[in-house]
Order: sequence, then structure tokens, then C-alpha cells
Amino acid sequence: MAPGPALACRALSCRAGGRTIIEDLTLEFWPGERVALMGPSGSGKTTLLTTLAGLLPPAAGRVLAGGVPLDERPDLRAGLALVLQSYGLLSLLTAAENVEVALRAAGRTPREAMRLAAGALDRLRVARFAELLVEELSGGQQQRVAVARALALRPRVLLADEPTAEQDAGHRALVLDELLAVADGGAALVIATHDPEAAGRCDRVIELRTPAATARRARRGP
Ligand SMILES: Nc1ncnc2c1ncn2[C@@H]1O[C@H](COP(=O)(O)OP(=O)(O)OP(=O)(O)O)[C@@H](O)[C@H]1O
Repeated sequence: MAPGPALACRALSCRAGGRTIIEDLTLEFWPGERVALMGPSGSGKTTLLTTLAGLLPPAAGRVLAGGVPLDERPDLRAGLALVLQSYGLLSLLTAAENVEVALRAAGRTPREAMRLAAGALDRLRVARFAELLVEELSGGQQQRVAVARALALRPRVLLADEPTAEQDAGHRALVLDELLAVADGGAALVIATHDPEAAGRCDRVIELRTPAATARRARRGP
């Protein structure tokens, strides 16, 4: 793929509930870049991430993956992983099955899927819950399974919606370390967060504001 932003939006507008939530927003996310998406509750972080992941069609404008419009090439969504704020796990499957199903859908063999799922669950310290149903796990454990699933997919772009919100201090650091590390491998990372510490570890912070969210400022991190 030609060098350029891993993911971008151009003149993007998003509507929800009959209101404009995001208006005329142009952003670029580069390979190896770590970006924090901040802004008050209701400013549109989830709406933006979901649209960038190709799950919500824009009201106007475009999302481009590797320079190619997602609406023309929906298959490019396979290179994008999204950790949902609500986790998006299948509650009647085990933790391991949730990760394996995603890997199988991405074309991995059953054996590869089992190996990669086990490794990712181990890294997120949920290996001992691998055979438990998701509905038997705590919120924090479920969130780590959701992060493990996204990491196991080895996406070109990882979008994560408040991925440490349910974690205690120790696990917050672990989840953050694991997410930030994907950028070392060349992936772009975008984290929606209210946590200034997490934002401080990113290369760039984008702040959304209410009601119609436009990028107010994008500053370089430390
Ligand atoms: N499906 C929907 N129907 C109606 N309104 C919606 C819908 N989805 C989002 N909204 C509205 O869009 C606005 C932005 O919501 P969003 O969840 O994107 O904000 P957020 O910045 O992620 O908030 P938080 O920090 O609380 O997670 C809110 O006012 C919300 O009520």
C-alpha cells in the first residue's frame, strides 16, 4: 500500500438521533501514530470511532483506509479493529471463542485462531478465564477480552473506545501498554479517553467539543 495515512476522514459529518454530532471534520492517522481522542461526554467520540471503523455511514464526507474510500471497498474494513465501549462480545460464547470467531472470520485456520487467541488472552491477563462464558466475567475482564480480540487481529488501524474505563490501576497500565505497543509494529492507534495519563502517552491529542464536534485543536504530545 502506498505510503500515506493509514486512515483518514475528509469533510466528515455524522448524524445521530436527528442531530448533527460531527461536522466537516478532516483528520489523518498515520502508521505508527498514537492518537488520543478527547472531549466531554456526548461530544461524539463514539460516533466518530464507529464511523471511522466503517460501521456507521457518514452523513457527508468520506472515510479512507490507505487512501481508498471505505464505501467503495468495504473489504478494507478488515484492516480496522474497533474496541467498543460496550465491548461487543457474544455473551453465550466463551472468552476464547469470542477471540477465535473473530480470527476465523478474518481468514485464520482453526489452529492459528486458537494459538493467537490464547496468546492475546494471556497478554491481557484473562487466560485463566478463557473457557468461561463472557456473561460469567466481570466488566473489566470482558473489556480485556475485547482488547485481546482486537490485538489478536493485528489490524493496520486499532480504534479503541475508552478501553481502560473498567480497569483498576494495574490493569489500566497493562491495557494501555498493550495498546500503545501496536504502534511499534506500524499500526495506527486511536484511543477515545477521558484519562489525561493515557492521552499524555500518545503522540497527539484531538479534542472534540459539543454540540457539533469539530477538531478544536490537535497538539503534539510530550
Ligand atoms: N443512536 C443514537 N440515537 C440518538 N442519539 C445518539 C445516538 N448515538 C449517539 N447519539 C447522541 O450523539 C451524541 C454523541 O454521542 P457519543 O456517544 O458519540 O459521545 P461520546 O463523546 O462518545 O460520549 P461519552 O464520553 O459519554 O462516551 C450524544 O448527544 C448522544 O446522545
